[in-house]
Amino acid sequence: MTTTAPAVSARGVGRRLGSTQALQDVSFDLPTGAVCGLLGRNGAGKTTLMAMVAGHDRPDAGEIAVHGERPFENPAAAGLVSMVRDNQRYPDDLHLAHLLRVGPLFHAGWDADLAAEVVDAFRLPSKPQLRKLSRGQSSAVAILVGLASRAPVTVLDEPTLGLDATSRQVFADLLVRDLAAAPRTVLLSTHLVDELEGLLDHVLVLDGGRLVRDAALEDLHGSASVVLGPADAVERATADVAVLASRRVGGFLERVVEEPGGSARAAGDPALQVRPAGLQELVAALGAGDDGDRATAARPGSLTEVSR
Ligand SMILES: Nc1ncnc2c1ncn2[C@@H]1O[C@H](COP(=O)(O)OP(=O)(O)OP(=O)(O)O)[C@@H](O)[C@H]1O
Repeated sequence: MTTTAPAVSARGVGRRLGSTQALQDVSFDLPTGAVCGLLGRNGAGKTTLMAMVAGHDRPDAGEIAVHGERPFENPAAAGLVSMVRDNQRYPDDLHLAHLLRVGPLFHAGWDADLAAEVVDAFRLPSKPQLRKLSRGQSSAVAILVGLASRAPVTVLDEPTLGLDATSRQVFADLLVRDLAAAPRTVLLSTHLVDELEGLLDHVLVLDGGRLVRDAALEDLHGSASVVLGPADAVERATADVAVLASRRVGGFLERVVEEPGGSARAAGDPALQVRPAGLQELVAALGAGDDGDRATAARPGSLTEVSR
């Protein structure tokens, strides 16, 4: 359940890292209680933004607030956010048992029973030092800390990175069940958009450091369409609508357009296929831009299908 008071607010946030403008003029209000997917291509700025929400870093332009508190170097915000970074480095001799013991010292809401359950569910081994865990096991540790800390805002940076299919399902089940038991706000980044879409209430999409979508998931559904067919017919049919991305194979063209029905002209042309764009397609289109009709390898069920 979400409420109108924002859990996270960003106003004109910018961050330069070396020669890269990692974030630029990012503004949004994340509803309290929402599970928000932070989506976008590699290098879009997701980790940079999450690090600032968690107070690991601060913006060099604009402001960010978590439940009204500035997260960076602010003791009042310390218990509000939990985040384990994707590239978290642990001390050489730190074991899982140590982590389970220190968890409550850092997180007032730490749930030791839940932590033990997460250890079992992911079959996390107790023996090796944390730094020796596999990629997937390290993701499971980040999920463990994220869930067991029960912080009002939980930030999960690619939580399913390296997890096998069973473990990804374990993660989804744990998250849904635990949010029902203890509602809170979750900001999670992922490239597995289709697989995790069912968890999301809200979506933020970054591209090149800029926020290109900020919407409730239900408002995104059906907001864009895919128009597919002979290139000249697709070009005619989409001449008057916003084109997010184009892919061309031979004489065929597939366009993702920002129109629910693909445009009135497309709907009336029997040579064209028109269907709603899925979230993954929409995110990919937002990251692709319409920089020319790029020739591309065809994938099943799309351009190859109509060219037969
Ligand atoms: N310490 C740094 N110094 C210089 N540039 C950096 C630094 N950290 C990140 N960047 C750059 O900032 C941009 C945003 O990086 P970020 O890690 O936030 O992207 P991301 O969306 O999380 O990517 P991915 O999906 O690949 O994890 C990238 O171009 C990255 O190369």
